Amino acid sequence: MCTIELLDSRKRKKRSDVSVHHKRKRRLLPFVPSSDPDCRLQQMQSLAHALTSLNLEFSDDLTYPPGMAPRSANQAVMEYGGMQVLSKEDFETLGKCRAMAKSGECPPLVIVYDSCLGYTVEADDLIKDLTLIAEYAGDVDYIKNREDDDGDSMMSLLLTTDPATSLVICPDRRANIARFVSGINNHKPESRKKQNVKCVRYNVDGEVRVLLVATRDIVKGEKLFYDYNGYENEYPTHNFI
Ligand SMILES: C[S@@+](CC[C@H](N)C(=O)[O-])C[C@H]1O[C@@H](n2cnc3c(N)ncnc32)[C@H](O)[C@@H]1O
Repeated sequence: MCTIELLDSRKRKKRSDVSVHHKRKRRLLPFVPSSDPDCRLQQMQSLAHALTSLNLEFSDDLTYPPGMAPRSANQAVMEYGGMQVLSKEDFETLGKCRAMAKSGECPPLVIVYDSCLGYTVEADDLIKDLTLIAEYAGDVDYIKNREDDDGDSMMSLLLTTDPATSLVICPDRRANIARFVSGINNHKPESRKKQNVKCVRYNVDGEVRVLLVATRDIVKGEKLFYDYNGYENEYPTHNFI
């Protein structure tokens, strides 16, 4: 499980009786939208174009259509091994990001078509380390209903001990920018250097949510990459570049 923590390096009085590591949690930062409204419009247009070309509807939320898993199935306490809880401060950051996105102040990201990778996501301004970039959105379904699904964008949501209660996010009808972020090649050690985003699952008010977070500063024009196999080793990346 990914924990974003930093050893507190402030000097302390030396104690000889016991060794204590004081850990300070690092807070997520809200994304900073591009200041130029024309840039923001172009960013949104690039997403609209990519979604339309794949016949997808825009949604920034987890959705629970009839016939799939109900919202009541998304219970973080059912996660095998437990799940980290989003802190109060990070919860506020998530709320701030959602409010900004709703009012048209989108994250500074643009979708760029690449002849090898298909649609990709690039930073359109500097994105600082630990910035909350996006929440993974789409329809929520039981893993057992998707065992023969060859979709390339499914994301683990809840991993219990049973596929009948485990959940996946399926951005095959509704999606946001998160489904366009590229993946690293898990078989090439040098590919790890490209990784600039981490996908982290959190218990948010009792439900599991999946967040994409910057793992270092990302400069304008840099493509976003994360590890598609962060939780389960099921995504084939042998042919990834
Ligand atoms: C979640 S989708 C990402 C968006 C996708 N590029 C598109 O055009 O819709 C995952 C798919 O993108 C492509 N992809 C992602 N990262 C890649 C990489 N590093 N090299 C090659 N293809 C990649 C693969 O086709 C993969 O199955």
